[in-house]
Amino acid sequence: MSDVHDELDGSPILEEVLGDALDKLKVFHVKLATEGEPRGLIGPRDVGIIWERHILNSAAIVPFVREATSKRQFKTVADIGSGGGFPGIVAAACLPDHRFTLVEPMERRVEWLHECVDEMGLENVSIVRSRADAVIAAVRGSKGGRKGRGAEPVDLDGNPIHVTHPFAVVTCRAVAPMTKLSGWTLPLLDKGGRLVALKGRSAQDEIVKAAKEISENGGIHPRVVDAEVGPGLESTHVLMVDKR
Ligand SMILES: C[S@@+](CC[C@H](N)C(=O)[O-])C[C@H]1O[C@@H](n2cnc3c(N)ncnc32)[C@H](O)[C@@H]1O
Repeated sequence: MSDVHDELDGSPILEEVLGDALDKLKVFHVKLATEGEPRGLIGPRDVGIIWERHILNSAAIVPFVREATSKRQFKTVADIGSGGGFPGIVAAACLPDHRFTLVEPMERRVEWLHECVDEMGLENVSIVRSRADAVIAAVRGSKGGRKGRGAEPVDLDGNPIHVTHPFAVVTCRAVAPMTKLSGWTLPLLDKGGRLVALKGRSAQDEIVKAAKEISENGGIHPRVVDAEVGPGLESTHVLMVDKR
């Protein structure tokens, strides 16, 4: 427990929704409550509502990720623009049998993500300090071999990006509108993979506006579903697109 009171501290909803991940996520919650605001990872008005606004909200994607990988041998997930760890850190704690790659360009956020992974004891997370485009280049290189494809893609520190396969799932929250996000996420997906994006109320409009970009990047069946955050809590919106 931190000194900061959260309206869901001690609520049975946490155990019900987060199950076995709760102990690890309590460590994350304390860290966010004490360091999140001064380090610029959450807003000042979020401090007493971190469980609902950030942790349970991120966990709302978990059933959709699980469903998307249920028939796949390699349960790999790329979280683009992870920031303070939403939804990537939360989903990784909830899905220990999935392998997560968190992609985030900002150095201070990447430092934070490494600290979270260490302090929470997460063993299924890699962190790449990069924008999505360099990871896309790594995935494209891995599919056809590097021959004739130019220099090996590197992260923002100049290190090679060790991504050897397209991903089963790509997740993200609050990174960009679908017109941009389509090109940043869909090329990372394996055939039959799925984008699972947490979105606001404009999700359906975004799909309409980005029809061309979704299709050009191999996306099919764009749709928005209501996702439960927890009993008695307001649901959220998840935008999903399958990869042809
Ligand atoms: C508004 S923040 C959202 C952070 C987190 N997903 C959340 O929901 O709190 C957007 C994040 O996307 C990252 N970002 C911006 N452009 C990106 C790109 N081209 N590729 C990957 N991440 C990017 C930013 O550094 C930032 O951390």
